[in-house]
Amino acid sequence: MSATIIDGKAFAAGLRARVAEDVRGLAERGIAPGLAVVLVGEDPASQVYVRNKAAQTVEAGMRSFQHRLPATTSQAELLALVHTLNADDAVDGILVQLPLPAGIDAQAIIEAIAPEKDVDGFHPANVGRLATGMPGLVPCTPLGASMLIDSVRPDVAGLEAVVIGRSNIVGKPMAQLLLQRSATVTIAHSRTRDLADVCRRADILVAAVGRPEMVRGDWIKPGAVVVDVGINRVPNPQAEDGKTRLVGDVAFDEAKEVAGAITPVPGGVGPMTIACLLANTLQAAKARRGL
Ligand SMILES: Nc1nc2c(c(=O)[nH]1)N[C@@H](CN(C=O)c1ccc(C(=O)N[C@@H](CCC(=O)O)C(=O)O)cc1)CN2
Repeated sequence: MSATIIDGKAFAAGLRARVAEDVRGLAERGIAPGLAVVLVGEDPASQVYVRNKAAQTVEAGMRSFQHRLPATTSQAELLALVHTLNADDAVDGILVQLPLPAGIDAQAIIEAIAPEKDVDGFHPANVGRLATGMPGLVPCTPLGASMLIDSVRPDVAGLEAVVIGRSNIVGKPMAQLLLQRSATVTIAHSRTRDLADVCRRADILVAAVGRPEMVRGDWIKPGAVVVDVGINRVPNPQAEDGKTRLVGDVAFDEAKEVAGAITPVPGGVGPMTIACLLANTLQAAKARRGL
């Protein structure tokens, strides 16, 4: 039997519409949430993401502030910009696009962002809030992934969840979100022994490793919810012009024959990242005003 395909693109559109509606309500009270996005360097994928973030911010009725800096920007210059944005009352959310060029310590930049404006949810204060179950800003990709899981399996209490990947951006916060919902959570990674066997016991399987199609169909428990966070560009043998295609960390065609529900790539978790960024910016704007 073929799995339910979870339509992240449609879900993200719905979330953006709900954010826009809330933003209209704030506008009536003279409030315009603002999001500042900082891009350092010319990474082609990052340029696309930043452009999409700005466009969707404006579409939702919020103010967008873009800062594009050359790859030669020093850490001190970037820190100075972050401090300026922290102090700018028109800015409710600050996001520094990752990855940063070599030579800039990303963690130092993240820690410089005021926690109440940290719409990426990467600041240690927000990481701690998530870990301790306090309200705070939650990283966008795992937040979006958890909404997609909720849409097909609203109650995960007592279920086995396996998260492959232990990054601060996806794997660890994803595990926290599942734990908060009382799933039994395993974080697997490159040193995990018998990874396929570990995955086979998962009712909820989240793949966030960055290795194209690593998770095979026979790693999946029949009926499991499979969430693919990977975005990998691979050569497209069908294209004559050397163009690439996007694949996830899961071998989709095999997995969809076994899973109960699965997110595709593209069109699954990816679009949720920016929709959740808008939701976080709205949340930050309200919280800063005590609303
Ligand atoms: N500061 C941050 N940097 C990065 C983050 C982040 O959350 N905060 N995440 C990623 C990139 N990212 C947003 O920044 C992002 C990735 C993917 C998508 C998306 O919509 N993907 C589409 C496919 C797009 C394509 O064709 O390339 C999909 O999966 O359908 C949006 C945002 C790293 N950096």
